[in-house]
Amino acid sequence: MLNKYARAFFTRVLTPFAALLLRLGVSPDAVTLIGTAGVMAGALVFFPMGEFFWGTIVITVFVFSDLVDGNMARQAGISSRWGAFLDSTLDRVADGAIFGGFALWYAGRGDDDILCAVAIFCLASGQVVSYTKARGESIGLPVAVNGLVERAERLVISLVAAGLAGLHKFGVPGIDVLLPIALWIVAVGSLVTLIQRVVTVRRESAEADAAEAAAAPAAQGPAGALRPDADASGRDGEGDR
Ligand SMILES: CCCCCCCC/C=C\CCCCCCCC(=O)OC[C@H](COP(=O)(O)O[C@@H]1[C@H](O)[C@H](OP(=O)(O)O)[C@@H](O)[C@H](O)[C@H]1O)OC(=O)CCCCCCC/C=C\CCCCCCCC
Ligand SMILES: Nc1ccn([C@@H]2O[C@H](COP(=O)(O)O)[C@@H](O)[C@H]2O)c(=O)n1
Ligand SMILES: [Mg+2]
Ligand SMILES: [Mg+2]
Repeated sequence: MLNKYARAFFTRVLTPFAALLLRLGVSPDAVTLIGTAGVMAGALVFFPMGEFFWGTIVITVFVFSDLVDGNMARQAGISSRWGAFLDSTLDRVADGAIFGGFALWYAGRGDDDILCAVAIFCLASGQVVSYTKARGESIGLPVAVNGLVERAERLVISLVAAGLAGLHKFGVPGIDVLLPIALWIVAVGSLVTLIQRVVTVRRESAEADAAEAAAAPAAQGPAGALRPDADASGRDGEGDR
């Protein structure tokens, strides 16, 4: 939802900044890399110490690089497959650091095994949610569903809650309860999203297999038949197991 509605707004706001970086000779890849390093530092230095306000401030400054890098690449006309790969791969690293930071806090001084497990669940389910789309698309399916809680929602829900929860250290009473609430919401939302995407891939793959079988029943005799785990290009998928 945010990806659909908020992206256009942030594209307008960030375009002049992206243009400035290009004029300064900065590359989109450098922005991707520095942004990820900043998010990791904010999450893994501040969150395990319980410094949620400052951690969120640092992360927020750097996380928007994920909208700037693509904007720069498009403005300069240098969008590339490598850039798309780097962007998506480092998204996973940044997400791992954010939810890993929460888990480290609860495993340590936050001292709450259940919330530590919920944070780990958010981390793992978020990665799997993204993987479903990447793998579905790699086997030639449209994966025409985004689902309830995409990456932008995972980040906004958890970071807004973490930033506000961090105000507890400045004397705001009771506000620290927001972080556990947000983690539970992200956990349940990610599970729902995972189910939505798996159901979609299941339906789309059945439809694609049926269409393929109807189109070329004779061409795919026993010798030429694709193995069930073959991808769209006919490779048998051995390499990625
Ligand atoms: C006194 C109060 C103190 C509080 C301080 C805290 C304030 C700030 C708090 C939070 C700010 C959070 C900002 C989060 C911004 C997230 C931006 C972002 O990076 O979004 C990424 C997203 C996806 O980009 P990609 O297309 O590059 O990534 C794809 C995606 O990862 C796919 O994953 P999947 O969805 O499938 O799981 C992958 O499949 C794919 O491979 C990958 O390429 O970009 C967008 O979605 C664009 C929209 C961004 C919308 C940002 C909205 C920010 C809204 C509010 C922020 C300000 C809130 C301030 C609140 C203050 C509270 C007091
Ligand atoms: N270093 C990069 C980063 C991104 N791209 C291109 O932008 C697309 C992602 O756009 P976002 O607005 O979500 O950042 C990505 O698919 C690439 O096409 C790039 O080329 N180099
Ligand atoms: Mg990006
Ligand atoms: Mg990204």
